[in-house]
Amino acid sequence: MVRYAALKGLYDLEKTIGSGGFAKVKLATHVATGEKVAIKIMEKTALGDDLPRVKVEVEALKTLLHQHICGLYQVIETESHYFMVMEYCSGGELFDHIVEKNKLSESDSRRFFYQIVSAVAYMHSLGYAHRDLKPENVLLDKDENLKLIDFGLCAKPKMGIQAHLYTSCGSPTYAAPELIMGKKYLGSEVDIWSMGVLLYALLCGFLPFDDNNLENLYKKILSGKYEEPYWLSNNSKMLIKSMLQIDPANRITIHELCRHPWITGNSLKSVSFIHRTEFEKDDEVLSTMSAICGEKSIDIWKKLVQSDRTDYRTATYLLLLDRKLRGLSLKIAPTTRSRL
Ligand SMILES: CN(C)C[C@H]1CC[C@H](N2C(=O)NCc3cnc4ccc(-c5cc(Cl)c(O)c(Cl)c5)cc4c32)CC1
Repeated sequence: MVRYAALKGLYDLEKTIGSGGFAKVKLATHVATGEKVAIKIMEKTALGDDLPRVKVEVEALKTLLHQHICGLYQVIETESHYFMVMEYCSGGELFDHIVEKNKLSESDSRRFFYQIVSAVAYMHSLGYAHRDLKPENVLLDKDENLKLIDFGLCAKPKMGIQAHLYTSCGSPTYAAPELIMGKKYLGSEVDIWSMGVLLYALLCGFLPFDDNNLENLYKKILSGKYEEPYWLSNNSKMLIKSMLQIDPANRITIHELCRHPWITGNSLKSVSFIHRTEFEKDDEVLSTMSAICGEKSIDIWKKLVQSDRTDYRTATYLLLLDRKLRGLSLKIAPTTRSRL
């Protein structure tokens, strides 16, 4: 087991739970609370020109606080590595969940899709586009709630979400026609297309556009033609059709999606994307921390937790808050008290 001095006494590393491109993700235990976390480990030399993506992702995750966006607890930088300590999603990838169940019922699909729309609508409201939405980047937590991950390709155009983007990125299978044609595009519109592909995968159990040969795949995407299995209801067909429009101007907008009857079901409440307010400044957790670690008053703890959003103190506060919300005891391991 490789030892990283930077994590010593703070996180106990366990098995590798996945690797993608330039990162390795390991399961770990946050020593102060005993809670499980996922640590994305990146070696700076191996990052090469992917280095900016790390900063993009960290800044995005520090800003995006939402129940269906994977939470970032701590960032540790050494001269050789970056460590991103994140919420552990024990349910694995949505992709595997769909394959396992062959396809999902309309009501199961609705429950999952509602959460995705909520997370994406929230991102867009803050000017962020994900640009790489696909089943592999949607994970399940222990309660089968969805968590969006991998914000290395997300964009926050300076001029706001309605500004045009040019970088061609993401995986072709889920990429919108305008993106694979190298045209200028709007992040919000390409996310809608990718969510259409996601919804199709949930309801059908396979992809609308798929081909091992890239040329043929492009032709299929640009044709906008896809199979409509017999089990799809008319409402599902219409919703998918409104998202998989070749011309982005004809595509449903995220606001229309939030109010779409297929998503809101019979109830009229539109998708609420109430995000977690800034840390929910929980006095009980803060007073527990100050009582156990002493020295500082609650007010000083409040400032400290707010000041550096990505240190061990914030990670401990957020993990204790999570324990409290699950009705568990608030305890801190003695060995770590001096580290807070
Ligand atoms: C590019 N992809 C293929 C890489 C794989 C790497 C392993 C992942 N993973 C599992 O496979 N199962 C278990 C598991 C549990 N908790 C996780 C928490 C966070 C992340 C995570 C979050 C962000 Cl924000 C991010 O950028 C990245 Cl790369 C990963 C992954 C988790 C995870 C899934 C994606």
